[in-house]
Amino acid sequence: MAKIGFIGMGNMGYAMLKGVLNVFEPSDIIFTCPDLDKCKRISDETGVKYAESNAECANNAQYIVLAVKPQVYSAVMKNIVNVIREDSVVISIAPGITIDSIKDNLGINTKVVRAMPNTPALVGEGMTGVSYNKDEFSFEQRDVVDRFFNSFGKVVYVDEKLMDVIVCASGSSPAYVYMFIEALADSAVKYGIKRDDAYKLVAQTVLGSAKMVLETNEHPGVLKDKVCSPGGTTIAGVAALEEHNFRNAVIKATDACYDKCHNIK
Ligand SMILES: NC(=O)c1ccc[n+]([C@@H]2O[C@H](COP(=O)([O-])OP(=O)(O)OC[C@H]3O[C@@H](n4cnc5c(N)ncnc54)[C@H](O)[C@@H]3O)[C@@H](O)[C@H]2O)c1
Ligand code: PRO
Repeated sequence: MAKIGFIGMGNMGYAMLKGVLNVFEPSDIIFTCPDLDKCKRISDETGVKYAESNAECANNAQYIVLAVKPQVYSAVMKNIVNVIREDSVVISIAPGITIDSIKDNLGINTKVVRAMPNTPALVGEGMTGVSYNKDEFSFEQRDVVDRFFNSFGKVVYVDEKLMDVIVCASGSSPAYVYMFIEALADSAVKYGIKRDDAYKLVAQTVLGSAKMVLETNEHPGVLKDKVCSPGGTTIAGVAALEEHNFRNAVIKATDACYDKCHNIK
């Protein structure tokens, strides 16, 4: 039996699959999605077998990853409820879907991990918030869950009540970072830099700045101050960002994202 079964093979399912393959053998994994041509393509590319239905996938895996949109959760849970076993572990990555609501559908004793990964998992630089009731899990199950998420990036374990904040901080925020990169690159193009060079300049700057925060342990404000020469170019740009409410715009984005976690239709 495969250890890990992915139900859904879209942006997030595929990103996780690529990471997981660094740690688990293709024979330890199975996946499915409704598009069987896509299943075949991904199977040919990765060597991972696919199942032709959600029930077949869940029946052939111990760790069942629900990588589908919240809107189809109810249907998918109906598909798999009869093949959930005592040793099954369900890993859910949807915003707004609680551990209790999954247990309500799949059985009160079902072991459920709630997680919020992000798409940089595709390049092994993901960030995932994970929550589950450790008392319900064996040592081996905890170890597999840990290896699973660590295979595509970094992990923080949080109380379930904070999962909506994780959606805002790292699940959705790559989109804002890409918007920032696109905007900064556009402005470089405006002043004559070639488009390809612009993305390289800006993306490497975002990568390097992120590494500075992670590796120097200095406060982001201190790192910012070290870029700002008195009377210089950077503080002029910082003042313009403040004038246009840059920080407040980001906080408002989080407010909208947080609200949406409680109102997904
Ligand atoms: N994309 C992200 O950045 C991201 C980050 C964290 C969490 N998530 C969550 O991950 C989940 C998947 O998101 P995504 O971006 O990969 O979506 P997606 O639309 O790219 O992929 C969804 C996959 O589910 C499949 N699917 C649809 N209906 C199905 C069904 N009835 N049974 C089985 N498979 C079905 C689709 O064919 C597709 O392969 C969502 O709950 C999303 O909120 C996404
Ligand atoms: N993408 C999913 C969404 O937009 C969840 C976090 C990232 O709903």
